[in-house]
Parts: sequence; structure tokens; C-alpha cells
Amino acid sequence: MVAHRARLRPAVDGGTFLSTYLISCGGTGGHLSPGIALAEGLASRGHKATLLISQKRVDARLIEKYPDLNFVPIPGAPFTLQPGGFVKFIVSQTKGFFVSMKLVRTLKPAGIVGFGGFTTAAIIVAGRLRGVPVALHEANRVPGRAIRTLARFSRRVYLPPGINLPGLREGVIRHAGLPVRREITRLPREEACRLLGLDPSKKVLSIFGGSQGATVLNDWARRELPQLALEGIQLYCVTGLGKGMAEVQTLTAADRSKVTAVFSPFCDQVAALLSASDLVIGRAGAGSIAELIRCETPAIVLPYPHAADDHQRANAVWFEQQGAGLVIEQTKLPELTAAVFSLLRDDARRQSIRAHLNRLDHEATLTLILDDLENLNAGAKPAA
Ligand SMILES: CC(=O)N[C@H]1[C@@H](OP(=O)(O)OP(=O)(O)OC[C@H]2O[C@@H](n3ccc(=O)[nH]c3=O)[C@H](O)[C@@H]2O)O[C@H](CO)[C@@H](O)[C@@H]1O
Repeated sequence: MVAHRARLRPAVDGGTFLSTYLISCGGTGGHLSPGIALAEGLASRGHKATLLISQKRVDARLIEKYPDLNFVPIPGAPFTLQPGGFVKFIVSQTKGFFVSMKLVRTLKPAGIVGFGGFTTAAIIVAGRLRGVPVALHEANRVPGRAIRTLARFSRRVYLPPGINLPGLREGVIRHAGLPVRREITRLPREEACRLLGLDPSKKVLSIFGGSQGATVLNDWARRELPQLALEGIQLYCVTGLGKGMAEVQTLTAADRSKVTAVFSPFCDQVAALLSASDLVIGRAGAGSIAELIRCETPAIVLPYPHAADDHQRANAVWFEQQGAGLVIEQTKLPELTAAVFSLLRDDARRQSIRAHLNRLDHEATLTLILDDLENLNAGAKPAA
């Protein structure tokens, strides 16, 4: 670890901390979760972070669990060329820019990190104008529009291993995975099942369709529930906010034992969910994949077909190439049921997937980014 060479700044609450960082990470769980992970890492090194988030419901829900972190919602809307949407984009980005300028002026950050998405542009431009070192993080295996546009303003661009962005100055790109929140770690299965109200002696299948949930996967789960229950397989389906009510059902298996099925709009216990699950069916969001790797949970992923530049397919292909999971295209949904039962019956196959997950990066990403940010800061001129 690099020594704490960062400048000492007075804390707003009267204590002292090394430096303040601004982290722009709003809009989806896939942006917010790594932002939280970075803020946790900075705090562990004595720094302070303010996280800029969107005004979307999913952001508000996800941050409930982190009362000790400092979140600031800022205006912003996704880019679109549709007339009404484009005007909204311009107006909200302009507002976001003025809020960002004020934040940079008052907080005097030592660095700004943007995780992409529509909340990132304003703060990166504001930081750049005020001479603050700015860094971008791309989680996906196809860099998004915000990252592609803003990369030339940035001192660092963190990209997934093997991915490049042409035209950047030498030394700007660093290869790093997605930082994962501290709490996401593999728990003993019995404990995880207990936390979720499940029976550890029975298999657990989870549906985890990213931060918004996935309607096709929810529908599949409801359709297949009788058959799953008959085989004694418990179901934990995270439906997504606004996609159904919380519900617990008790069904009967072929051997007359009771089988639980849980439907929940949001999950606050992702580590327990992934640790209890014998198999997860999910999307191929970078956050989900990083957390499946961290908890070593076998999964079948169905890339969201409308993701920008088809980036979920690229994530999924990489995941499968590592032997870390299986991919089924959404157009081949009818194949899912057979694949699920086959994998749940095949303990050796799931064990082999776990072995592949185990050899993938677990901890190094966050350390790499923290070291690098501290180095950047140490070499930086004081913010204007
Ligand atoms: C539709 C779409 O374009 N989704 C994108 C979005 O992912 P999206 O936010 O949909 O999903 P991800 O899988 O990347 O991340 C979800 C995050 O939310 C957390 N979570 C989710 C549900 C829940 O109930 N509780 C909870 O805590 C997960 O633990 C995870 O940390 O950003 C990702 C990162 O750029 C992209 O890879 C995805 O393609």
C-alpha cells in the first residue's frame, strides 16, 4: 500500500481526515455499488468520500443500508435524441453542472471518480475545469457513452482486464475489475439460509435480475414454481422494485416435506442470498457478475438484450469463457428449465464452476484503485 502522502485537510465535523474524494455513481445499482465499495475503501485509509447519486428510486433504496456514508442526489437524466427526452437531458445536465461546480468549490476534493452513467458528465467536467484530478471507472466489457466521451478529460480510466479505449494518452488506462462492497463476502451456507428464512437441508434457487429485477425471469420463476417445489427446491426471487409485492409461499414437495418460496422486491442481504444459493439465475450486469465471483456462486446468466451496445452479452461471454457460469440468450428462454434442473442435480458440475470462480480476482481490484488514486493525489497540484 502506498503511504498516506495525501494532503491533510480539516474535516467538516471538526475531526481530521486525509483527503476528500467525490464519487459519481448514480442511476443504477451497477454504478452505485462500486461507488459504495470505493467510499468504504477510502474511509478505511482515513479519507472522506461524498457520493453523488441520482434521484431514482433504486438509488434511494440501495443507500438505506449505509447511513454512515455521505450521499448527495444531483440532477441528471439519460441521453436520448427523442425531443422531450433530449430537452430534459440538457436542462438536468445543466443544473447538474452548476451543482457540481458548487460542490467542487466548497468540498475542494483531492480527486473525483466517475463510474459512468448519466450523473457522471457534469461532475467530471466541473472537476476538470477546477483542476482536480479526475478518474473514470468502466465496469462493462464495452465502454459506455459517458466513459467514451469523458475519457480524454481524465487522468485515469479504469477498464476491465483485456479492454482498451483507443486514442488516450499513455499511462491513462489501468486495468481493474469492479470494486465490491465490503459486506459482499461468502458466508457459511447454513447461516445464509437462516438469515433468509430458508431450510439449509434443501436446495436453493435464486432469481437475481440486477438492480431493477427482470420481468422475464420473474415470470419464469412463477411458471416453474410448482415443478421446483415438487423436487424440493426452494426459490428466492428478487423481483425488482415496483415489480410485485413481497410474498412467502409454502408448498409441498413430492416427499410431502414443506418447501419455501420467497418473492421480494429488493434484497438487502445480497451476501446471504448468494451464499445460500446453489444456483442463481440472473442478468449479466457487471455488478452481479463481480458479486457472483466474490461469493463463488454458480449461475446461469441471460444478458439483457437491450443494454447499451449489447454490453451485457460481452460481459456474459467473458464470464462463460472463464468457466465461471453459463449463458443462455433470452431468445432461448425455453432452454432455461432443463438447464436449471440439470445443474441443480449435478453437484460435481457446480463444484467445478465454484473452483473456476475461486480462481478469479477476489480482493485486488479495490486495493489497486485506492493505491492509484492516492498516487494521483500525491502528484497533483492543490485544487483551485
Ligand atoms: C439494464 C442495464 O443496463 N443494467 C446495467 C446496470 O446494472 P444493474 O444495476 O441492473 O445491475 P448490476 O448487476 O450491475 O448491479 C446490481 C447491484 O445492485 C445490488 N442489488 C440489486 C438488487 C437488490 O435487490 N439488491 C441489491 O443490493 C446488487 O447487489 C449489485 O451490487 O449497470 C451495470 C454496471 O454498469 C451494467 O453492467 C448493467 O448492464
